[in-house]
Amino acid sequence: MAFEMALSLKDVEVSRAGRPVLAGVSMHMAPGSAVMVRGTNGSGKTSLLRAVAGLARHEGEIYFTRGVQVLDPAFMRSEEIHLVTPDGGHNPRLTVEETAQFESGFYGGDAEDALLQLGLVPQAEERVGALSTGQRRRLSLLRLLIDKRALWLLDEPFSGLDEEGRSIVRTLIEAHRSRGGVVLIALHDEEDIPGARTLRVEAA
Ligand SMILES: Nc1ncnc2c1ncn2[C@@H]1O[C@H](COP(=O)(O)OP(=O)(O)OP(=O)(O)O)[C@@H](O)[C@H]1O
Repeated sequence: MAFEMALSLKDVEVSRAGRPVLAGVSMHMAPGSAVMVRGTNGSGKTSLLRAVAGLARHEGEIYFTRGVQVLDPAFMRSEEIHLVTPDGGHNPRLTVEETAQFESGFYGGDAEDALLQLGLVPQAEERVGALSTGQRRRLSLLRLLIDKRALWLLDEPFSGLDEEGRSIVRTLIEAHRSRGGVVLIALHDEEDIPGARTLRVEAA
């Protein structure tokens, strides 16, 4: 399966709690492209990802296309976008295995294979609340593996990960791009995604 969706932003301004936090963002992301959103703490990287996901108010245009067809943003946000945040948002009382089964029940996909790819098989019986930061971070990537969506919004995907974990993230991004997927990544300056463009944001 190859994705063909593209993402475009035109003069986007994002607000949090009624206050503009960044402004004047324009870019186009073709199928298979990746962009690293860089900027200082509080410059609006997370806010931009949330605006694309429909979770933060914005002015200007955020639109999704397939060729010349403009796609319904509500459809894209419910069916074709994954927003992955550092905490993952999982139930701390479930085990890793139960979490994987729950997510694959919801999204479909092969939970066992996903745990294997994330290196989480040894933790399968552990409760999410008892995982280390890096293990929880790996678990947050689960939905990328079990539900193939066109557009990934990754908020600091390397935070808390060891070198093996970072390598898993890079491999997932590369594989997604080779399927035509689009990846928008909030990232700090010391981290890098080979072949990705940079979008630098500044607080409004
Ligand atoms: N839930 C919120 N309610 C109100 N203001 C918020 C909220 N979340 C973020 N902000 C404000 O929006 C601005 C941008 O925050 P954001 O989290 O997008 O920055 P960031 O670039 O991702 O920062 P960091 O590098 O620290 O993660 C900050 O001034 C912050 O105080």
